[in-house]
Amino acid sequence: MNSDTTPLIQIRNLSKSYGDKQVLKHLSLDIYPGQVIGYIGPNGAGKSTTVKILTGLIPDFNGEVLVDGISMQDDPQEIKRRIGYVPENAELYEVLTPLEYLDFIGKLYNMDEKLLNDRARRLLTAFGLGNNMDDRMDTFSKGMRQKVLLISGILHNPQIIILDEPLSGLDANAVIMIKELIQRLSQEGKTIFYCSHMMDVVEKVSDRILLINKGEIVADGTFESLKQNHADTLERVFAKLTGRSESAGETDAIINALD
Ligand SMILES: Nc1ncnc2c1ncn2[C@@H]1O[C@H](COP(=O)(O)OP(=O)(O)OP(=O)(O)O)[C@@H](O)[C@H]1O
Repeated sequence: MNSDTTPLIQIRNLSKSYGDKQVLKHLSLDIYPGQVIGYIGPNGAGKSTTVKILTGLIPDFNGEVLVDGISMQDDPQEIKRRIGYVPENAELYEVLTPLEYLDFIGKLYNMDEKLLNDRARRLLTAFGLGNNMDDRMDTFSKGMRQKVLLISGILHNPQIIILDEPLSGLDANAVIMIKELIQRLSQEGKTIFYCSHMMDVVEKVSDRILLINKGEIVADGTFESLKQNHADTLERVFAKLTGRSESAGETDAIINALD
């Protein structure tokens, strides 16, 4: 953790409401260059809302978000150039081939045509899609589509990579590859913000874990420090801090409902 350097992302007193419902409550965070942040929390805790604010997709919020010293309110376009975003679900324009799709994405980032074409081909090959470059994506499996989404998030070589459940649909080999990739990207100095429900993976790849519950950060630290303070596995830390024990009777209720 490079806590002696200037934070790359500064979140100050960030709040967001939908109507009367406040889903983010005065979040303040400093994220440093090269950190791999594992962002976890129960369904509805506010993870995607945080990510959408960080990626400029939700422009109306209270508080301040600075990326590389630039304010999200002042210059969201400049911030978007520094960020690669891999959403959990995205429209992939499935009538396109992956090459056509990546060409479209790269042009949105004003990438040089030749660089874009070379890099798209190399990345598709590296992700095992070398033989599918010219196939329409409506013929792709879920995992193949997920790989194309991942490529689209790193294509412009951004400083910050935000991943929302990047492993959904990937087979065991691809999961190993992505875990390694996250570590390698971090060694290259990239800052990674990784949202997931897969505790075992978060535990392994993150050097800082943020646990959000009901719109508030309830734990922030390395896996080692969270373990010492709370429980022996990240799953148990999660359960302890998000009140899973209160609803432990839910499986009984499901089984009983089948009677
Ligand atoms: N566009 C919207 N309009 C109204 N309420 C919304 C909207 N988007 C999200 N919410 C609500 O905000 C809360 C936080 O949602 P968010 O998607 O950020 O949670 P999450 O932590 O990403 O959950 P999950 O793990 O299920 O993806 C939820 O209660 C959700 O119902």
